Amino acid sequence: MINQVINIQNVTKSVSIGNSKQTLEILHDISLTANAGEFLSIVGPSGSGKSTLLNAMSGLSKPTSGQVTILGTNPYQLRPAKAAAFRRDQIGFIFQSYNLIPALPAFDNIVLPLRLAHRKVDKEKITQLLKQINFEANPSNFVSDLSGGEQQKVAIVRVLVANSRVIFADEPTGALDTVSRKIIFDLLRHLANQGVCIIMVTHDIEMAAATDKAITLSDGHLEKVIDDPTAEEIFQALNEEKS
Ligand SMILES: Nc1ncnc2c1ncn2[C@@H]1O[C@H](COP(=O)(O)OP(=O)(O)OP(=O)(O)O)[C@@H](O)[C@H]1O
Repeated sequence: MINQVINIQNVTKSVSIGNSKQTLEILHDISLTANAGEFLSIVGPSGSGKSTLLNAMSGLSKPTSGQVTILGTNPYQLRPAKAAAFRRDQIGFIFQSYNLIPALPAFDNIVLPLRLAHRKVDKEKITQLLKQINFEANPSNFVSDLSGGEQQKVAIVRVLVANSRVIFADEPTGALDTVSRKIIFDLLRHLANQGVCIIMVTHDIEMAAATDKAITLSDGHLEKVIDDPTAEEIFQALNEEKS
């Protein structure tokens, strides 16, 4: 049975320009679906709308029109407290420093969603994951004292221990060195193989080629959906869009 996790239909997003009543549409009529166990990548030139799409489809920023369904729920129809609990319990976000609390130690940031959900904290597992992804700072250091790359690792471990059914990642390895990048990609790949649905924005064509489906965006339009992509196919699709 196909287990659909994400379904977005005819999503558009407009933003207002300056103080005027004028608006600018930055996402145009985007529809796509993703299933349990699928690892999707969203690629496209800078400014093509990747982060805007990820925010709209993950329940963080309501589209101007269109439907968003995550695990059968429209997150924008939930009351704020329910929406927060839905995000906390079902969805993992790996956005650099997204929702990290600077004035709390790294370890406390990682376990905060578990504590809020009254779930067990496996300290040993967290220590092991931090080691596995080469987290070199002290987990008792405040997040505000960590580098961007270390903050990104905190956000990643927080998601890895949360058992989310869907993970949205915006350039999850952008601030990291090559070795850490590979380790983290492999961890995400492993989660997808276990049934988690992963949607990742990336500029890294090689990494996108190792996902199950690459989606190319150009000027806010969904251009291509490439199943089992190769780096050449993605590269070609991105260059076709330029010409
Ligand atoms: N709130 C906003 N107001 C005005 N323009 C915006 C707003 N948010 C995004 N944009 C514009 O919409 C376009 C898409 O932005 P977005 O950040 O989604 O692109 P991106 O593909 O993620 O870019 P990058 O790869 O550089 O992160 C850009 O031209 C951006 O300037």
